[in-house]
Amino acid sequence: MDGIGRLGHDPPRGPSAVWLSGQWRARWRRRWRGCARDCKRSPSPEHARAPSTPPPRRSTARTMLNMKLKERLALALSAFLVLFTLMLIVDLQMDYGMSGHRVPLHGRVKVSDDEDKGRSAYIEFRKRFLQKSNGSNGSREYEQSAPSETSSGGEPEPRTPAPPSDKYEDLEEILHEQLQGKLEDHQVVVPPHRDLNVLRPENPTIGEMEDLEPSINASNLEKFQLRIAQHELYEEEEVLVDAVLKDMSSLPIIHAEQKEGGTQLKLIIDYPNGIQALFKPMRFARDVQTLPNHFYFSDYERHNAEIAAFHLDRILGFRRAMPVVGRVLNMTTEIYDVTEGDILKTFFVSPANNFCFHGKCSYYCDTGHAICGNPDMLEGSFAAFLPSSDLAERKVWRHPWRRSYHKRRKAQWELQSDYCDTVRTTAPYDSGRRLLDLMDMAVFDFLTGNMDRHHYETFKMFGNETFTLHLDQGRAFGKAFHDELSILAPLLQCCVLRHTTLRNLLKFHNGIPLSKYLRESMKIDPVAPILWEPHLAALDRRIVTILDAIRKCVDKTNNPLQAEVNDFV
Ligand SMILES: Nc1ncnc2c1ncn2[C@@H]1O[C@H](COP(=O)(O)OP(=O)(O)OP(=O)(O)O)[C@@H](O)[C@H]1O
Ligand SMILES: [Mn+2]
Repeated sequence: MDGIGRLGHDPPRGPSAVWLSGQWRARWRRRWRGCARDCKRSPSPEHARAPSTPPPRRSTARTMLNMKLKERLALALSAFLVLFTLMLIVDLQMDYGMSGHRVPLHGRVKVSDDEDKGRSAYIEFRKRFLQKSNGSNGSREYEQSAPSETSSGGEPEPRTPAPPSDKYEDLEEILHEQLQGKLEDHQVVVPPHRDLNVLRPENPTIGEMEDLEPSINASNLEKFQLRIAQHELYEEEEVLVDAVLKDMSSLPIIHAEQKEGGTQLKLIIDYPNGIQALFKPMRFARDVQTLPNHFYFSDYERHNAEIAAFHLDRILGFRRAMPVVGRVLNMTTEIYDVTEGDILKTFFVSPANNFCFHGKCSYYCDTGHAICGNPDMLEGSFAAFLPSSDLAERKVWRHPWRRSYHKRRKAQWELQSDYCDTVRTTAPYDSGRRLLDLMDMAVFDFLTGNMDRHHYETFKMFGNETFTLHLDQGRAFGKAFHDELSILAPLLQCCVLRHTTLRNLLKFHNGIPLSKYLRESMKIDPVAPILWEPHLAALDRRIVTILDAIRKCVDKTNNPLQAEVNDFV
């Protein structure tokens, strides 16, 4: 991931860099050479010198040496002071995100450096959404201290949340009126007949676009890939989804190979008949959470997050994530015996007599972070492979609300409270479905706690009026007791959402809870249970925060002045 490459841009260390640089270095060399001729021998014992050496020459040399020492000290001190001041300035700039490296938006969005600089929009919406709330559900950045990094004993019991005290009838009313053809121009809730994802004037599949039909002996995955459409990966009742999941979890594995690129280890798994899957290995038990001192970009990937996110994406009605299933592998026969090349050299037997390997990648691919079986059985997630680029090339987009991927620097959206105005006037966010897709993605990521949304991808053949793929959920479901409000920044700053997404959220809030749907859906997975219960409970809690955010947006548009006053007292 390119952002990570920028880590560690620390200022030069120590004064030596300046002391020996440029003209000082040349001067120093000249002086040293001169001194070497004249002074180097001066410390030699007196008796070694020719008795004829005139005393005045010795004293001149000593004076010169003294002068040079003083000069050298003065120079070192001034260089050190200059460097120290520079370091202070650089550090300050980084802390305030003023390093001048703006986050470009596909190289097209011009972000003006307005007076907003230094005033964090994030702090602003934290204030707005956390402290000002007096609704019965109380929107807040929920932070409950976890019992420990892992659960202390046994699996917590599934909990059904108490019926909601606030049913968000004001938001239900907006949906109701929109279905009757009213509130067509609502600024926050985009009605179905204005939403290209609902209208779908055209919705061709990859097969139709490429004029391809699956052959008689085509695999389920091949059929699935040809049925991927302009507006979704698969239809609501698509039977091929379960068929693909079953294939990936049961067919023999005939080849494994490390996937190039990315930061953490992944394998491309081959099954008979050309079927492929992307494998992410299990590293920890379900209840191990993100280490408190880990940034989002140094967190480990969790295989179960990929499985859970696929189910969640489907339940929310997005259908933008490829099917993912869990499976337990025999590392000897299903990886080691069917792979070749450098990865083989990374296999070893651990002191606990478990079979381990670490592969080669830029993060966590070393003996200290090896992936170990028990003793050689290894669980992992298998994501159905996307169509090859020969069949359907993808376009990679930089996410406008991408984080800085730097331990001190901030992204533009964190500094500019009107950042959305810049985005929404820039193609492809200025028309069609794209901006609404990003809002859905923010909802999806906030629910799962995924802060690692640096890029997103679309299928090129469908142009800009197509859905955004939900790829790479490996860093989701890391903190069950913390709700990361900054993930909602796109929604909080743009205040716009699809009617259909709001309808689904309200349906779960006022009806059967989302946690229950997800728990049920994931039961069919071979490595169920997929999620630690506190992560499921977090989903129901986070829905309330999203609904609160939408309510605040609506209130603000209904009464901008009032809201403004209320927001910032
Ligand atoms: N199901 C899939 N089929 C084919 N290719 C995929 C699939 N999922 C992801 N990819 C490709 O592999 C790349 C890396 O995958 P992924 O993002 O999950 O790994 P990662 O190690 O988390 O990467 P990063 O460190 O960049 O976040 C993706 O950008 C995507 O192009
Ligand atoms: Mn990733």
